[in-house]
Amino acid sequence: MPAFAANLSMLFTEADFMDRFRLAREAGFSAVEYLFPYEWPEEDLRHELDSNGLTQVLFNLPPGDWNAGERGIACLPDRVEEFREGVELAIRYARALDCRRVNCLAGIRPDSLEESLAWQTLVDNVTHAAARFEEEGMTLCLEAINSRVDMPGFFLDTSARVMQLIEAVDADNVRLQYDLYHMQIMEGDLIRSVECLLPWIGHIQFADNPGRHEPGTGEINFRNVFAALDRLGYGGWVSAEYRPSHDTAASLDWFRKGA
Ligand SMILES: O=C(O)C(=O)[C@@H](O)CO
Ligand SMILES: [Mg+2]
Repeated sequence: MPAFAANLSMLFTEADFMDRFRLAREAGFSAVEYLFPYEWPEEDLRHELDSNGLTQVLFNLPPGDWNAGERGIACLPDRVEEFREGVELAIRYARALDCRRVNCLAGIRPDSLEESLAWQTLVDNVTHAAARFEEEGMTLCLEAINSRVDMPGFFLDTSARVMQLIEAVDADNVRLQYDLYHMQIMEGDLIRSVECLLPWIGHIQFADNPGRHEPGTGEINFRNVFAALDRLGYGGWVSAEYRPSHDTAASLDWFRKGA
C-alpha cells in the first residue's frame, strides 16, 4: 500500500483544528497535510506534529483572500509583490514544520485579464518561487484543479496545462500535484495517466467522485489505483483529501482494510 497522509482541512473536522493532529495519529496516520498554516504560530503547529509523531507533508502558498473566493494569486499580474511575500512566509513555516513540499495555487483568471498575460505572470512567479525553494531544498508543487465542479475559472485545470508550465519553468524542483478526484472529473483514464506522468508527480491526493467523499462512495476503483501506484514504484505521499460522507471514523474503512 502507498504511504497515506490525512488532510486535516477535510478529515477530523468534527474537532477543533489543533485536536485533529491527535485524532489523525490515533487513527493510524503518520503524516498530515492541510490547506494553510498561516493563522497559527509555527511553534504551536510544530508542537502538535512532535507530540503526535507526525510528519507534515504539504501545505499551500498563501492564496489571497480565500474567504472572498480567491484560489491563489500566481497568475495575477497586479499581485506579484504579494505573491513573493507569500513565498517568504511559506518558507518560514516550511522550515519550522520541516515540510519539504509546498503547493502553489495558480488562481482564477478574471475575464478582464488576457490569457497570455496571466500565463506569463504564472511562469515568472513559479520560476521565482522554484528558485527560492531550491535554496531551501524544497519542492514546489503545482496542482491541476477541476474547473467543472469545484473551481470554475481555475487557471490550471488539466495535467497537460501543468506539464506545459513545468516545461516552461524548467526547474528540477517543480512537480505536478496529481489529485485523483480533480483528474477523474477533467480527464479520467487515471491509471494510464499516472503511469505516463509519474516522473513529474511530486504529490498525490484523492477523493471519490462524484461527491468528493471517501473511497467506495463513487466511481473510482481505489483498490486498483493504489495497487498501480505500488506496481509503478511511486514512493511519495498519497493524501486523503475528501469530505467524509458521515463522520471521519466511519469513512476510514479504505485505510483500515488497505482500500
Ligand atoms: O482543493 C484541492 O484539491 C486542494 O488540494 C487544496 O489544497 C487547494 O489546492
Ligand atoms: Mg487537491
